[in-house]
Amino acid sequence: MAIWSNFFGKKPPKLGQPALSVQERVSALKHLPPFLKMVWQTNPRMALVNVVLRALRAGIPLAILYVGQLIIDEVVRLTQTTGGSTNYLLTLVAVEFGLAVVSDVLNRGIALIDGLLGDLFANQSSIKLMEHAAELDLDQFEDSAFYDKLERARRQTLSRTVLMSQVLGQLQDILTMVILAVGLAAFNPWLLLLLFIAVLPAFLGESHFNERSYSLVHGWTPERRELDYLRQTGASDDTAKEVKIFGLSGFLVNRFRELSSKFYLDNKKLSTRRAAWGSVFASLGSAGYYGAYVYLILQTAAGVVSIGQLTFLAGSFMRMRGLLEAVLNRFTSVAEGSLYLQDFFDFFNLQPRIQRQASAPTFPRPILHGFTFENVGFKYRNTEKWAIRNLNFTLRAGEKLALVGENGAGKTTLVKLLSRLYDPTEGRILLDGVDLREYNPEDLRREIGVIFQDFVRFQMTAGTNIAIGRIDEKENRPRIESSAQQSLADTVISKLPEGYDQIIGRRFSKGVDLSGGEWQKIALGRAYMRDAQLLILDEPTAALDARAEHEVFQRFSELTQGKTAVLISHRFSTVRMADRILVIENGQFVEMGSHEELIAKGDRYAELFRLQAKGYL
Ligand SMILES: Nc1ncnc2c1ncn2[C@@H]1O[C@H](COP(=O)(O)OP(=O)(O)OP(=O)(O)O)[C@@H](O)[C@H]1O
Repeated sequence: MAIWSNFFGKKPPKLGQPALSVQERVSALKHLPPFLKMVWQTNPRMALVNVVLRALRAGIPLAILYVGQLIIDEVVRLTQTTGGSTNYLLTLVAVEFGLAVVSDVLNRGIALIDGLLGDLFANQSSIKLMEHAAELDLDQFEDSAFYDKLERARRQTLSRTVLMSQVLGQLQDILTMVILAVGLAAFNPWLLLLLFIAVLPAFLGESHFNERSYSLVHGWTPERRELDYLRQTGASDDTAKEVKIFGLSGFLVNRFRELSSKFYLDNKKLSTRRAAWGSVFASLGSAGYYGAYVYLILQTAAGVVSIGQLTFLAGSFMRMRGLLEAVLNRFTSVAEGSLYLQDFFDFFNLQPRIQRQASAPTFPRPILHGFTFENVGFKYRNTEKWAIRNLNFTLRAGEKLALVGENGAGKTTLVKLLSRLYDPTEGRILLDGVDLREYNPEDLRREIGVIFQDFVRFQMTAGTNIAIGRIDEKENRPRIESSAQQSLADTVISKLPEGYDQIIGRRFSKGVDLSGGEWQKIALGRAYMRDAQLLILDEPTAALDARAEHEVFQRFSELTQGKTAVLISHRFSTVRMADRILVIENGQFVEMGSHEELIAKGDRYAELFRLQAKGYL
């Protein structure tokens, strides 16, 4: 929906829109502990090694600076005395060299573990994301706000890995700073205060711009989804045919150009301002450093501190400044990253309404009476119109019921309610006298086989495409072959160069594409893979020629003797095979009966039947 409303000119948010408050950003930091817990759970051993290496690394700068002070003081001492031994000096240099080597090795180790842990974490969070998405209700997928959340949670996979390194780096730098600060404060605590004042503006500036940047990116989520959609539509095998025939490329490219350049310009404005202010703040930091430097030089000239101490203190100050700046700046990007975590956790907090219940009744096998619709009404999310209303009828156990109605009458909606992809907005559906909502959804879905008109063309082998009907039987070749025979897919598969192992669809190399009707025969095979008590064919035969459709349904009737089935077809030659026919119009019950009864009644069905017989439908 968002996509089309944007096509019709809804304006994306501008920079001036209210940014997030400091409070919101600080409160987003509460996501860090659960986040770190997730990182830890990814691989506790690697996480522990990472923490230990970083703790060791944090102490190295002070050690190097201190050894540096000793070296310089020793050099000064040697220049003032004649014939002194250089052994101590060389030992100090060797120690500093050793520290430098250890530091390099630790850096490499940290980078390695960060990378590996980051990869593991990214993989695991993607898996969790897919698993959680699979648990959600269908109508949640039809909500554009949900899609935006999913999109942000998905897009941030890489950034979450970066965030992990940032948080760990932050802890490491803070530890280094504490160690250095002890040395600096022991000499003169005012130096620490000066340092803090010098870097504060840079911190405030960074946090302000990060907040803006988050608002910009966040506010643009629907448009960025639209950009992805345009990119995909403009260059994909699914759309190439119509894009060419209707000459849509210019239209799509223009829309892409218009949107992407708006985003680019907004972003450019922000980045430029950020860079300009960044230079001003950096100069303030340098001023602080040179202030402290002048003070130290004067103290050295006055003989209060040694030259070695001067290098130690100036080095500590410089290092602290760098660290403090890095920590404060990183703090703002960590806060920003935490805001994105909000999306991530929000997504995981979404709960499906259709859920498993511990006290659910056992699913009847066999179904004794059937499904009874009691005053059922249903509205799709965010719509006012009733797709189905006041529906009262019984689908009897073992009968074949055909649904007839014009486009948009509500046939597919009825099927979705039967299979509990949605629950009725009003009224209820009973199965053998028990509300469908009381059964566990998995039990119900196991007992129902539905092939929709828009079934998925999985870009996988022909065998897998049939096995999809019961994926735990994917290795059961005889079962797959027998299902293929029943749905007439075997005639299609026998012509494929690699038979059941042939990849179908054009997406992958070696893939062979099929005609619409051939795809349908394969998809129909899925229905026969199941040992379901209720089979529903929602017009999956529309691309078959009339003879093939007749043959498919004839077989279907024979092979599903005694099973309950719902058939949807616009062809009356097929419809008349059903035991009873339910005619619906605008989501409402019109009439129900066998073909003969409805013809004899001479009402709506009879009229539609006559129209088709004359070739008007
Ligand atoms: N996901 C959806 N969100 C909002 N409205 C929907 C959705 N799916 C269907 N509708 C609306 O619900 C009504 C019934 O649609 P449904 O798909 O059940 O019709 P149908 O009888 O199966 O039509 P067809 O013969 O064209 O397949 C239509 O008005 C349709 O526009």
